Amino acid sequence: MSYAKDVNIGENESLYMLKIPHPYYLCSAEQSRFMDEKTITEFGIDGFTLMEIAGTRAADFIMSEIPANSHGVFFCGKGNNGGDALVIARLLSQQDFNITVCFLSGTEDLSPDADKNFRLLQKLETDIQVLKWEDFTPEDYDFIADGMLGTGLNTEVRALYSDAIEYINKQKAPVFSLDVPTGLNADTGQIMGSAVQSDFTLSFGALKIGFYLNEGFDTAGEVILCELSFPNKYKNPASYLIDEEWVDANSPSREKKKHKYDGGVLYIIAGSEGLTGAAVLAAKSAWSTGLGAVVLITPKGLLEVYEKQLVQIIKKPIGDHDDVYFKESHLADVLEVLKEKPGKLLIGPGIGRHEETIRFTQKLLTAFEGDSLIDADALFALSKWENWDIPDSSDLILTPHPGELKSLLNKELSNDHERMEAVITFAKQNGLTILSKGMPSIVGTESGVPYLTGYDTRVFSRAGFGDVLAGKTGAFWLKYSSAELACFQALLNGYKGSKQYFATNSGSLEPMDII
Ligand SMILES: NC(=O)C1=CN([C@@H]2O[C@H](COP(=O)(O)OP(=O)(O)OC[C@H]3O[C@@H](n4cnc5c(N)ncnc54)[C@H](OP(=O)(O)O)[C@@H]3O)[C@@H](O)[C@H]2O)[C@H](O)CC1
Ligand SMILES: [K+]
Repeated sequence: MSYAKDVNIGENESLYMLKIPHPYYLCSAEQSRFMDEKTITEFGIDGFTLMEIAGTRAADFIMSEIPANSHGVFFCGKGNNGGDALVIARLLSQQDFNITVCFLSGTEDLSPDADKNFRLLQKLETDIQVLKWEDFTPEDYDFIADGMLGTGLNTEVRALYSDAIEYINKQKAPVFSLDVPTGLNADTGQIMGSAVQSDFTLSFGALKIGFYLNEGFDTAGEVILCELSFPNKYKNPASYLIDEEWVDANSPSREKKKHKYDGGVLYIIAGSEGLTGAAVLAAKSAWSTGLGAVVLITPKGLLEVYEKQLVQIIKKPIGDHDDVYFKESHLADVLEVLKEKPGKLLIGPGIGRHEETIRFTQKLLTAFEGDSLIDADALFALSKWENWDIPDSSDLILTPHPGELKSLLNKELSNDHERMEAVITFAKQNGLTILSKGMPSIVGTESGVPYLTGYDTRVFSRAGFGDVLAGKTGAFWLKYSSAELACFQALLNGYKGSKQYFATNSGSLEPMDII
């Protein structure tokens, strides 16, 4: 995997490079071990040095949070995670912290680097209390360092470790987990029997993907990356973290954007009787991004609703006065509208699940040669379609919530890690982009390396919010000509909207609040 990834942002553009800084690489435990090992054996920085760097960075962070003279307890396993804790204990003891070190598996069987650090600790002329878990008597500690297990966790946490976890989780003192909260699977974000509930996780060398999947988000607390001296050539991501800064840095400049969407139209096929709200939300949210041209295609019987609610938006009524949902007989007229100006299509919000609408959707997707964002009920139509017949020229974005994803894949997905794996495979096999809503939201692309949100995006699976997200994604797609950037921008835009709302309101968030 190279540093940057190729993303084509439009026919006339030269190849555009999406640059993602290393701090946003999410790694598996194996990838972390690979970096560690290669840096030691091939590049030539030894493990003891890496441990000293990890410990130094972590100690600096703890000192920025905890005042000197505080009393901290360090729980250490026998592996290198324990070694990291011993480095920090040594450094803080020299800064007037009061230190207790508690070993979970004794001191006889420490890893070589942990053992070396234990000896250094003993050399200090400082009063450090060292004991085994069996002899541990709780005191009022000011903070807790969790150096029991890191990426070496191999099964459900064993006895003693689980006792210590139970003890730690009952304490009020802030907990700093080193590298990974003990008991959290760094790859899947699942809890292996039990896990330390951390206030801060100081992740060494790279962020672990498990912090953002399943229980990881609620277990790891605030995640802080402590960089190590790994050469970039050893850094391979399992995924990328979607971050505002790099997304903005990769989005084309305002000038370019303006030029890019001049003349481009977002066509929206949405709404049916009883579900016109979805069409209104999708159209309004697309319009709110500053996109000049949004065209809502609607069955004629619903025109009156939209005339009142969507004043600025161009409406193209199709069919007869008593048509209140899309039918196969509308196909030719809809295709005529889609030919009027170049643009992209957003299809699905609130179109309903009439047999005729399903057939209309499938036939339209077969005949339309442009790019389509497929959402909501149009995803249902896709899931009812055995052999998709969609032109190769059409780029697709699919925006399923967890239930829609299951129907689409015809597969039970029991957790977020499985969901991510399924998204990766599906996007790659079908050469499309998927924005899988949930926590996290996962953007899967043809490249095979997905992107995850590091913040709560569950709201987009709720009624109405998905329509807003679809409208924004469609509009940003037209603006940036990149399906990936469109998904990132829409997710971030929605997130910012909800943050802004909660900064001044305490009531429950409604879809209109984030438009
Ligand atoms: N990111 C980096 O490159 C660096 C990481 N460092 C730190 O090193 C750890 C990884 O160290 P490692 O020694 O490989 O593993 P751990 O310390 O996490 O744990 C290994 C020991 O834990 C025992 N174990 C495993 N699973 C369990 C369990 N379920 N219950 C109890 N004990 C368990 C295992 O014992 P076995 O008897 O099963 O062999 C191991 O002894 C990484 O996370 C970082 O913190 C470096 O310091 C710097 C570079
Ligand atoms: K740990």
